[in-house]
Amino acid sequence: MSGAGALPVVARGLTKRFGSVTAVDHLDFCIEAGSTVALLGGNGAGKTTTIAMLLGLIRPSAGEVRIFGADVTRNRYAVAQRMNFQSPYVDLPQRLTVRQNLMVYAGLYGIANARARIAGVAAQLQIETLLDRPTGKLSAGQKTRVGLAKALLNAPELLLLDEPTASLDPDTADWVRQKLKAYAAERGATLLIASHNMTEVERLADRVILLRAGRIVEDETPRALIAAYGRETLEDVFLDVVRGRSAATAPDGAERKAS
Ligand SMILES: Nc1ncnc2c1ncn2[C@@H]1O[C@H](COP(=O)(O)OP(=O)(O)OP(=O)(O)O)[C@@H](O)[C@H]1O
Repeated sequence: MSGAGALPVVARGLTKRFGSVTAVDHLDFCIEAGSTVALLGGNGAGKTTTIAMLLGLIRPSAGEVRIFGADVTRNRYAVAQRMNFQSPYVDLPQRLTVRQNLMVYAGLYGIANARARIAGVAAQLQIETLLDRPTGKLSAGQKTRVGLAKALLNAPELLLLDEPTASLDPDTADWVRQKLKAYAAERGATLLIASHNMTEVERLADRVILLRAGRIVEDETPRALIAAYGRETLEDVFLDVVRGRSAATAPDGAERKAS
């Protein structure tokens, strides 16, 4: 079943094994429309694999993903119009200019009036001066902004972002976060962001899903997590979690605070 009222993301028993490695291990979570959720975890925790399964790019070994109610493995194209993603690990064809790349994607997404739409997102992300340059000649930060422009082309209701500010200087990163926040608010869009930047997560996310070794170890608001671990920042909570401490056993944790 797929429909306007269905949740943007539902994962049930979602599992991915690569040979003997279980990258993602029975994840159960839903994402509410209009929320911004951060997917956190140390290197190799399973974030990218999870996002790839939500996009229908890799098939789960077990379990299922529903995007707006549709099973992505069987019905990817039904939901493709309503979602998009950005990842620094996906390179656009290098020899094409930025404009040519965006035209190709506009065609894939079936966007009417592609030229005007491209001009609109280019203005939004301030990449107008890059449009006629070969994509391969851009700096890492410029490519990131072009990748975001591609991700916004179809005005997605669901946007999956893998390290959206990884290669950006602090000023540009801050600017991109503001753009994402404004986009989510204006469009009523749902965002899922994999990030290692805890400041970013505290600023953007309503909720944090923390993975360790492919499993969900926390699923809470940033504020509730900080309180439960008795910490000052989400970064401290993250360190507790990746080092295997629970809220109750964290050195400055809630139990001690409560006593
Ligand atoms: N194609 C693959 N073949 C084999 N193993 C893989 C493959 N993709 C991922 N893995 C393994 O799955 C696990 C999860 O990897 P994944 O890339 O999802 O982690 P991540 O949380 O995104 O990590 P990072 O923060 O380093 O990007 C790792 O142990 C990784 O080595």
